[in-house]
Amino acid sequence: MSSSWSAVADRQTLSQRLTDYYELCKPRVVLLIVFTAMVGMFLATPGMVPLDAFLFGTLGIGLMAASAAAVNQMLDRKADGRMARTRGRPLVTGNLDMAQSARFAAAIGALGMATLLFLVNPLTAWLTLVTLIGYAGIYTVYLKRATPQNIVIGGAAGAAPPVLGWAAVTGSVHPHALILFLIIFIWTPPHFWALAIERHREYAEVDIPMLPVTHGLEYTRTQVLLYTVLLFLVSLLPFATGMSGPLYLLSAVLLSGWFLVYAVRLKYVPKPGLAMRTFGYSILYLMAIFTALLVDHYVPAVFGI
Ligand code: HEM
Ligand SMILES: CC(C)=CCC/C(C)=C/CC/C(C)=C/COP(=O)(O)OP(=O)(O)O
Repeated sequence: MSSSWSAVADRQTLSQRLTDYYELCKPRVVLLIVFTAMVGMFLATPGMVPLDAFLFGTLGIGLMAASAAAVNQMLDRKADGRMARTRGRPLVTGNLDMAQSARFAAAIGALGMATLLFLVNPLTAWLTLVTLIGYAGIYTVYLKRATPQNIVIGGAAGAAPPVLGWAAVTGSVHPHALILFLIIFIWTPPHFWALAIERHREYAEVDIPMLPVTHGLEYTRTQVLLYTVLLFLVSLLPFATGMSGPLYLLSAVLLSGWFLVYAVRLKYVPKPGLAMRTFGYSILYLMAIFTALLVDHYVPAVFGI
């Protein structure tokens, strides 16, 4: 009897442990990052992506992004413990300690690097390593506490995955991949500052100089609006450069136009909860615009148009 109870307890402990490691990887962010990398892979070739580049590229980029997220949580555990939004993270609750997290981050990071280096190509491996260092090292350790432009500069790491995906398939970086980079790069400020408007008090309490803390809510709303206007224009580039067709153009105008409606309302008729809804829409936006790029790439071939 007692041994069956201990088996149940062991299973619960194991499933809790797996949940903790899973949360250490910021899984929802990494999933979207991996999706943008996959779209980069598909857009890199007119035909089908070679299966090995697709599988190993996705695995390697995903593992390294998860490793970067784990290192970010290790380095930020003190600040995370002082903010309601991040208080439940496994390194704050004590469910995982630093040694366990470091071993895990090193193991998945090394596995990701080896996968890219030996089963994809060296260019992708080194670019992904630079991206990991950019986010886990430069952004988390230095930029985040150094300047309110932290997330603009750090956004380059989050914008890199489509370039990594492109490189995984072609072994090179094409200007079209840089357009995908630019879309995420310009999307990042409205994505993050919408959330930071909602959470500005928490960031002030932990002395992180996010834009609403250093320059106030009104100025941040103006910046969200300006970046969203810029995003509208940048989102037209895939069509303007002949990379995507009319189906994408229609999607981009609707999606970016709706983002602009959010940004204009946030600036001129702010209401409680609107900043958080704008943040939620930003995530939907990125998913949808990359889906539109993908669909536009294949639909003409499938229907012979
Ligand atoms: C420097 C760049 C970025 C910053 C500073 C940033 C910041 C954040 C923060 C603070 C959250 C947490 C919201 C919460 O806890 O409720 C968040 C959520 C999210 N971010 Fe970003 N982000 C960045 C780039 C990206 C990129 C590149 C992607 C994907 C391509 C992304 C996708 C997401 C998603 C999917 C969520 C929702 C996660 C969830 O529901 O747990 N972010 N972002
Ligand atoms: C391919 C590869 C190596 C990619 C790495 C890029 C990467 C994981 C970007 C994540 C962006 C992100 C969630 C930033 C928020 O960090 P934060 O510390 O400001 O947010 P937090 O307060 O929620 O921790």
